[in-house]
Amino acid sequence: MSCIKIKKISKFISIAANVASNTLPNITDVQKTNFSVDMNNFEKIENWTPCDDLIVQCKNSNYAVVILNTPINFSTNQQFVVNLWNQAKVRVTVNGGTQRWFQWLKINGQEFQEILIPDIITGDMDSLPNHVLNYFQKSGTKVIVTPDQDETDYIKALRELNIYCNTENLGIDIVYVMVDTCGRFDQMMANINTLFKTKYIFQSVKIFQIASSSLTWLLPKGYNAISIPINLRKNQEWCSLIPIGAPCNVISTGLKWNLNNTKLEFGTLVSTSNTYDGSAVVTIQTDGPVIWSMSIATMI
Ligand SMILES: Cc1ncc(C[n+]2csc(CCOP(=O)(O)OP(=O)(O)O)c2C)c(N)n1
Ligand SMILES: O=c1ccn([C@@H]2O[C@H](COP(=O)(O)O)[C@@H](O)[C@H]2O)c(=O)[nH]1
Repeated sequence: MSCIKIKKISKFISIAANVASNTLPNITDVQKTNFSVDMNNFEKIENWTPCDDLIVQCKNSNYAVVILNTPINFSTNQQFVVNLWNQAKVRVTVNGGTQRWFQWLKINGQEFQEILIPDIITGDMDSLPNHVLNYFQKSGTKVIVTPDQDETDYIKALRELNIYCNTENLGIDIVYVMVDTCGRFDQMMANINTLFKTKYIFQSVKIFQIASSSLTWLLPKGYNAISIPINLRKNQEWCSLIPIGAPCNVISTGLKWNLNNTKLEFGTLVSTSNTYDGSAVVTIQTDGPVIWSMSIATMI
């Protein structure tokens, strides 16, 4: 290995060491490397702290919550769901997601007075019973019909959410989308596609797909630092890097099976069932967008 290459690797290791000492790095800490991963155009580190935000719930109240048409499986922690919902700046239910929410409130015996109504209901309305739509509409929810059949109700809902926030002057910086896995593989893929498309809707809003046992989002090309709560590290919960869409080259720290300028690609390597090495922060350097999904089973 050439001397230059060793120098560059040690620069990255020193960034990783800073990160491992629990503090999320500043851009000034970043040293550029020159692996076959071309990091030269990276301008900043993207810091990700969604677990911290969710644990200290609503520490960040500048978020919106969106409920899609999938089961709401948080039966072990109803209060978590109620808090996430009530303390959001904007609440959206999408088409059949409105019915899911209505049912969830009924099953969990929540007093409807305690629960804020959705600010908006969007969708093509093909899977929303009229009595549920009427119930919320009469209570003051804004209904926005999005009939276009070339896009999913999910992406259309995010577009309407953005318009609503701009019109009402509501600054948000996070959207938590409640979407659990269910039988429809096509919908799961479409939901991932939505994560890729949101950059055309929001400028600097982070989108997290939250399920009862997992949290999923898209890491952009560049340096990413993800804060990992201690119980997830202690319990050796799973985490994963999934190169949906295109291959990417990744350098990581903080994982049990780290990637050392390794190509992730369907047909060769996809990093599933990975876990943590105990570091408070996982760093991911990637030359292309990559899906990060992690267990939050013991967090909520
Ligand atoms: C090439 C192509 N394939 C498929 C479709 C059909 N299509 C894509 S998104 C969409 C709307 C889906 O609505 P959504 O509420 O997200 O899902 P649903 O539960 O109604 O299937 C439809 C019909 C299309 N317009 N173009
Ligand atoms: O099996 C499913 C069904 C739906 N979704 C998501 O919910 C929205 C709204 O669904 P509707 O069936 O139109 O009520 C849809 O756009 C998907 O994002 C899902 O994930 N899985």
